Amino acid sequence: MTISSKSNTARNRLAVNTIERAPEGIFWVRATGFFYQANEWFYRLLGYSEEELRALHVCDVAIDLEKAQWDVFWRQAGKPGGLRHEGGLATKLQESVIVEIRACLLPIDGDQLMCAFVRDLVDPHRETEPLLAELRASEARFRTLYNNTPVMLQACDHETRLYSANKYWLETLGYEWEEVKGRQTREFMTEASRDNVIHRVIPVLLESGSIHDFEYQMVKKNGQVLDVALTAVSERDSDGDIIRTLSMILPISDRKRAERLESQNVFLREELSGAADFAEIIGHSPPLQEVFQAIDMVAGTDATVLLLGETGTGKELAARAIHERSDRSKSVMITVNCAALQPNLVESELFGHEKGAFTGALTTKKGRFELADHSTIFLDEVGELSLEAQSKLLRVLQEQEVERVGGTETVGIDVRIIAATNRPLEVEVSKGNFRADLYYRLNIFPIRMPPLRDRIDDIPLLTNHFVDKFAQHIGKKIPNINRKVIEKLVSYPWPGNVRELANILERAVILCPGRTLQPQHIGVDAGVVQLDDDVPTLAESEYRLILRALEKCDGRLSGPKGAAAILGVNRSTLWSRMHKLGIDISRKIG
Ligand SMILES: Nc1ncnc2c1ncn2[C@@H]1O[C@H](COP(=O)(O)OP(=O)(O)OP(=O)(O)O)[C@@H](O)[C@H]1O
Repeated sequence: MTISSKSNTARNRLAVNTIERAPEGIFWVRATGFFYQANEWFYRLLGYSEEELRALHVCDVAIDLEKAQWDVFWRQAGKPGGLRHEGGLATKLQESVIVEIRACLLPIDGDQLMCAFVRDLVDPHRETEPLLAELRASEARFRTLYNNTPVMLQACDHETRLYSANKYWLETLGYEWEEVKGRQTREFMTEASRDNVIHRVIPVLLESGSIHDFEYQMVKKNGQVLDVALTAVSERDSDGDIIRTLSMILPISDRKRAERLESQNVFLREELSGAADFAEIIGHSPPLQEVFQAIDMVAGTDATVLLLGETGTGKELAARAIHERSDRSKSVMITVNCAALQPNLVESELFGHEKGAFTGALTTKKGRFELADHSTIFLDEVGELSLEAQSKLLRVLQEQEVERVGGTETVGIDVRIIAATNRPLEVEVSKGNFRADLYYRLNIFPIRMPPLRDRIDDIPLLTNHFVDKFAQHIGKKIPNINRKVIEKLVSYPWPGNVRELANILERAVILCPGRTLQPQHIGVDAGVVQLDDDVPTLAESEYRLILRALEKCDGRLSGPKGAAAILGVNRSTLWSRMHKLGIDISRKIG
C-alpha cells in the first residue's frame, strides 16, 4: 500500500467518523425533494429508519415548508453562501422539534444532492454521542463530501496539533496541507481568540465532550481575520482526558455581514444618523430612541437589566446590544430560555450537577451560570422559573456564587445578568407565582420594549429592511413597495409585534412575482384579532384564539380543516406563534 492510499483511507475513516459522530444532524436530499441519506444523529432525531426516510419528501417532515416552495429552497442552496432556514421538523411520533438548517448543493457523479446540516435549537444537547453506524455508502461519496462541504473540517490530537484538515479549510485560510500539518491549532487564531478558546472551549470539551457554535476569529495566511463559529466533539479516555477533537468550523457567513451592511444602507437611505450603532435593531421612533438611550446608559455598567415587553418586541436583540456594548463582549453571551428547560432539569442546567447527583448524572457538569463566568447570561422568559429555581437564582444574585446540584461546595462566579419576560411580573408576584425579593433584585434597571402598535412610524423602515432581507435570501429583487402595502400594515394591531411583521413579509416576498410588493401579497387584515374586554394583553388574546382553534380541530394544524385555515394564517406562521407564545409545541400535530 502506498503512503497516499494509506492517508486516503485514514481520511475516509475520519470523514465517516466525523459525519456519524457529529453533534449535529446531516442529511442529503435529491433534486426531487426526496431524502437520500442522513447521519445517525438525524435518524435518531426523527425516529425514522433509512428506508422510511427515503420514502419521504422533505416537505413531509418540514412543518413550515410547502411543496410549492421546494424549488425556491433548492435554488437558494445552490447559491454562494447556501441556504439557511429556521423551522420545525415533525418526528415519526408526530412531535415537533425546532431546528436551524444550513444547506448547499454538492455535485455527485454528474448529479446534484442537497447536503444539509441541522442544529436542534431547543435542545442543543440532545443525545449527541451517536453509535458508530456501519458505513452507509461508498468511500468515494464520503471523500466527495469531505472535500466539497462548504464547512471547514479539522482534526487535532491531544496536544491540539492539527492532523487533518479538509480542502475547504485549506482553501479558506490559503494554505497547502504540508504547511499546516502538525502545527498547533492556536497558531491559526487571533491573539484575543487564543485566550478565549483556552478559557471557554477547552473546559467545555473536558466537561461535556462537545461544544456548539463557539464564535472566535481565525487568521488567514495573508493575515486577514476571519470570524468563524466552531462546533466540536472530543473523544476522551476513561480518565476524561481528551484524545482527539474533531471540529466543524463555519465562516460566519458573508451573508450575515451583508445583511448588516444592508440594514445600515437602509439607515443611510432614510438619512438617519445616530441609530446606526444599533444596526441590528431597526427603528427610529421616539419610544425606540428611549430604549437606545437606556441601553447606552446601562451597557457599560454591571447592573442587572430586566427587559419587559410583549412577545416579538425585540427583547433578545436588546439583550445582545447591551452585551455587545459592554466590557464583557469579548466572551460569548450565554442565553437560557427558561421556558424551554425541562422542569426536572432546570436547576442542573442552570447551576450544574455533581457526578451521581441523580440518576443519569454520569459526570460532573457545569451549569450555564458557570459557563457564563466573566460574561453575560441572558435569562429569557424568566417568569417561567419554578419557585424553587427562583430561590436558587436569588442566591446567585445575592452571593455571586453557585452550588451544583448534589454538591456541598460553592463556586464563585462573575456574571452579568440580563433577564426578560413578557409576563407582568408584579401581577405574578401578587399571585404568589414569583418571589417578590427576586423581582426587586431583577428590576434594578427595567427597559420596556414598546409594542409595534405604539411605534407605527417604524413600520415603513422595518418593512423596507425585511423585504430586502428576505428577497436577498431567496434570490429575488423587489426594489419597490406599493404605498397601499404600508397603509395596510400600519392599520393592523400586530399582536405578535416585529416577529409577526417579519413572518408576514417573508411570506409576501415568496408570493410576490415581480419587482413591486403589492397589498394582495400581505396576509393581514386590520381588525382580524377581536379583543374581549377582560383580556389584558393582545398576546394573551392571540394565545386564547389559537387554543380555541386547536381545540376545534383536534390539535390539527394544517389542511383545510386545520387551525391555520380557521385562523386565516399559513401553518408556519401559526406554528411559530405557538412556539413563541409557549403553546405546547411538543403536542401531537395533525
Ligand atoms: N427593532 C427590530 N429591528 C429588527 N428586527 C427586530 C426588531 N425587533 C424584533 N426584531 C426581530 O423580531 C424577532 C423577534 O425578536 P426577539 O426574539 O428579540 O423578541 P422577544 O421580545 O425576545 O420575543 P419573545 O418574548 O417572544 O422571546 C427576531 O427575529 C428579531 O430579529
